[in-house]
Amino acid sequence: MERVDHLAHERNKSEFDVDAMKIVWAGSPHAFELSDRISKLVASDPGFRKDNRTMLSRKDLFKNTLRKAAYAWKTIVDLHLSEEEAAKLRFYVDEPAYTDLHWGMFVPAIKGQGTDEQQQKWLPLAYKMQIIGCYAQTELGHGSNVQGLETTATFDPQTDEFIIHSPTLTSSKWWPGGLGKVATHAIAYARLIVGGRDYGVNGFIVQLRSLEDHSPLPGITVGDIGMKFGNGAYNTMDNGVLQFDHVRIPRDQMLMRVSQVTREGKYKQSDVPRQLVYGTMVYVRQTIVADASCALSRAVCIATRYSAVRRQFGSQNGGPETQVIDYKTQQSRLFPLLASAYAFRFIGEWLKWLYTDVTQRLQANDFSTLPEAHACTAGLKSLTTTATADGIEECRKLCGGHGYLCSSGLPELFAVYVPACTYEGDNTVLLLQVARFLMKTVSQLGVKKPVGTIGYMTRVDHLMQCRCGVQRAEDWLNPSALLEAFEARAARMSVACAQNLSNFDNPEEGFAELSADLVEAAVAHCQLIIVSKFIEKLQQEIPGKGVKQQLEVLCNIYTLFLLHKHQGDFLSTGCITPKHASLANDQLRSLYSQVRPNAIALVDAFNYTDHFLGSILGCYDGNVYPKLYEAAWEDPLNDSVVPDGYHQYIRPLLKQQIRTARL
Ligand SMILES: CCCCCCCC/C=C\CCCCCCCCCCCC(=O)SCCNC(=O)CCNC(=O)[C@H](O)C(C)(C)COP(=O)(O)OP(=O)(O)OC[C@H]1O[C@@H](n2cnc3c(N)ncnc32)[C@H](O)[C@@H]1OP(=O)(O)O
Ligand SMILES: Cc1cc2nc3c(=O)[nH]c(=O)nc-3n(C[C@H](O)[C@H](O)[C@H](O)COP(=O)(O)OP(=O)(O)OC[C@H]3O[C@@H](n4cnc5c(N)ncnc54)[C@H](O)[C@@H]3O)c2cc1C
Repeated sequence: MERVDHLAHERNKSEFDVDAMKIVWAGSPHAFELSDRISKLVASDPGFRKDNRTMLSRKDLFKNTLRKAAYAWKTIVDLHLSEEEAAKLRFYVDEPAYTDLHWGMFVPAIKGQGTDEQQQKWLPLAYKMQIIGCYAQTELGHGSNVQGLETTATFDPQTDEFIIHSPTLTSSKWWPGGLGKVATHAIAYARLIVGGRDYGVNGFIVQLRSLEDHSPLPGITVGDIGMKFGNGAYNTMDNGVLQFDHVRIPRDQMLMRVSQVTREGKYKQSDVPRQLVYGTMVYVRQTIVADASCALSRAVCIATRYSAVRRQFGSQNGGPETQVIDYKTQQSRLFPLLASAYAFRFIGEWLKWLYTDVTQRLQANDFSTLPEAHACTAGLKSLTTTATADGIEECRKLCGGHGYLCSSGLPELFAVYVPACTYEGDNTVLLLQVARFLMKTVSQLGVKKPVGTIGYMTRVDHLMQCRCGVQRAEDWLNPSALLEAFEARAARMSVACAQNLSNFDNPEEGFAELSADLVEAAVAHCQLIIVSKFIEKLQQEIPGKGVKQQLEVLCNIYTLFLLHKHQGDFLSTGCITPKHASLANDQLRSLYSQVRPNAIALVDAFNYTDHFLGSILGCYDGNVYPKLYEAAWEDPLNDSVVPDGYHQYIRPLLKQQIRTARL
């Protein structure tokens, strides 16, 4: 049967080279080729089907995830996939699993915090999956407050071992993914106790389960913590609980890059900063920022395609009704999310660069950029995951009633995504870290020159009193005008917080009292980073007909949308006047009209297969209604015409004889 493209008329409208945009989105021709090849490989293999996920019981769902993870590994081995190809394959399989934590945290923790000898011993086993690891940091009683962890690792000089112990109920490890049912090993975080002295939290490699029959080793109590939010969704993951009862491990299983314990029981601190114990979190936060654009672009692709298919009202003389994408309200909700997906893509690329840079510096014993890397990863993780979770939910609403169906893909995407606002650092707690960094920067102005993402603070005197020069709506398209407004707002909010803090005798009390304002200042700073990196990206040469122009439109939409949304900040700090705000809004409306003909092509540039999107509303050909109709009949509830339970619960109701006059 010939495949009809119901969105062909939309694709014909586009004004730029979509293939060139696909390469910009992927990051390079190589990255595009890799993504394209692996996503098609996964989509064409029935072993990776995922359309029944929301209908399975937890046990069946979990077993199916185990099957897929094993099948993915077999595919990787059989096809001799490289590390890069294997990572892409896991991404396109698109099912949260214990492997995420094994490859995403266990391996990086050993690489980042293990000595050379420890890496040589453990990494080959992990790379071949002869051991499966998880990252066991959070406890029932403490997640954000890592210093408050209670698990202990006490050195026993008699036997040259550590004794790992959970002294209280609240010290039970709680949440680690992969721990519940699969992991054979954990990087467990525990308080290091040597000679009766507490040296703070450190990581230890602990075997949890037998490599022969998977039973927990003596002293280990381990299991799953139970069902989580949503059908299917993150329930493919075995988040676990773990208690240690005086479990002994050899001394050399303490990760010893940051600090060491000698055979004689002496504690030694290396010349690397203690904060490197938190290094795995910095790495993962950086990957979460890159993933935010993937999750948001998925939702936006679904909502954009469906908005072009869906028609409501406006029929003239019996002609077609209006495509809902043509309503200005729909555009003002959808297009900023489309622009955000691109903005997050580029900030993810930049953050990867920053992370690689700081890692190279650390290897050369240069620790100077670590505080900035921590602030950037923490703040951008917070900002992008909050916006993405909210954006996915907005996309569901943009799809009206059908968005609420699991077959739209949006409920599961939201349920899987929303814990990103909590894991790897609660988003508010992370913004407070950024705020601390900003307050330190302001307090050291004149003493220490701010560089990198806080470089704008060198011009604080100018930024405190500059006036916005915008006179016409088009003036808002000038990158310098946009940048200065965002820099002035961020600087003024930070300086105001610092001034308010100085009124407190006790700085910690002041910080707690002003924390809501400090979080807002941190948001302003992080938004400035995203805006400035998007603008910087556009200063590069970008090949392809019309590609750069489209990106300029998206950059302006992203920036002016933020300005509009946060105009309270911009007005109250005096960075702009109500007239400027009104002109910005006029310009935004005009940009929405420019993006409209290109909207479908801009989401096609994500190059997602229908398998990966997992959404009837977002399917490439836009043939939504027949697919929705067919899918309804495949629901297990429609297996029989008369439902189970009819004779027990419906028929007796219908046949009841009630002799009440009123009824
Ligand atoms: C179903 C199918 C659908 C599929 C759809 C798929 C769509 C999905 C798309 C994407 C999916 C993404 C995939 C990702 C997979 C991830 C899986 C989940 C993994 C989750 C794992 C975890 O959660 S692990 C646990 C993480 N825990 C935390 O993050 C704890 C948070 N707390 C902290 O980080 C810290 O303790 C703190 C920062 C809050 C500490 O505060 P405190 O005041 O106590 O500080 P300290 O005294 O400890 O330190 C002070 C000093 O150190 C500096 N500092 C703090 N942290 C760091 C750091 N990390 N690096 C460097 N420096 C640091 C701090 O700034 C202070 O510096 P000063 O100079 O002294 O001020
Ligand atoms: C799906 C999922 C997967 C996870 N996977 C893992 C894993 O693999 N390994 C692992 O170790 N952990 C894992 N975690 C745990 C996760 O890292 C923690 O839940 C997270 O760090 C938040 O900590 P918390 O739960 O203690 O939140 P809390 O700190 O208890 O937060 C509760 C509320 O208090 C607020 N709050 C807390 N402290 C402050 C403060 N100082 N100032 C202002 N407000 C504050 C927060 O903003 C929040 O609103 C996972 C969690 C989830 C949901």
